[in-house]
Amino acid sequence: MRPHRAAQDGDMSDPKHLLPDADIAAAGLDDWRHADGALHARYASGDFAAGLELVNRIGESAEAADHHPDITLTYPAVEVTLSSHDAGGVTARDIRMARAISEHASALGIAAKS
Ligand SMILES: C[C@H](O)[C@H](O)[C@H]1CNC2=NC(N)=NC(=O)C2=N1
Repeated sequence: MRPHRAAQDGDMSDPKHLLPDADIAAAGLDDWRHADGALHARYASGDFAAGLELVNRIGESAEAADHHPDITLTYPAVEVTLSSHDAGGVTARDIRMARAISEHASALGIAAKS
């Protein structure tokens, strides 16, 4: 019989485990909102070149993690959506990638807008 904690830890670290809403809310992802089984953020990059730089940095992290967001790049903004396609919702992989994306935006001085 596995101790409860190990089982719980196993679930929390399982990359395919769908996270309950409460865990997503508790992750402290200030730039992001949880809706329709995914995480969403909109970054006000201000112009296309700045947005492209953010997209390039996101791309590097996504390739390194083999976990890829959906990205819309426009002149004023970058919109990002994260979900784990193989699990059909939000997992720990999405939380980790959201944090990495927020760090890239912060490093570039790009604020999130609702
Ligand atoms: C074969 C490749 O490892 C898988 O398709 C990866 C690629 N990137 C991915 N990205 C996301 N968001 N979800 C996935 O399930 C996923 N799977």
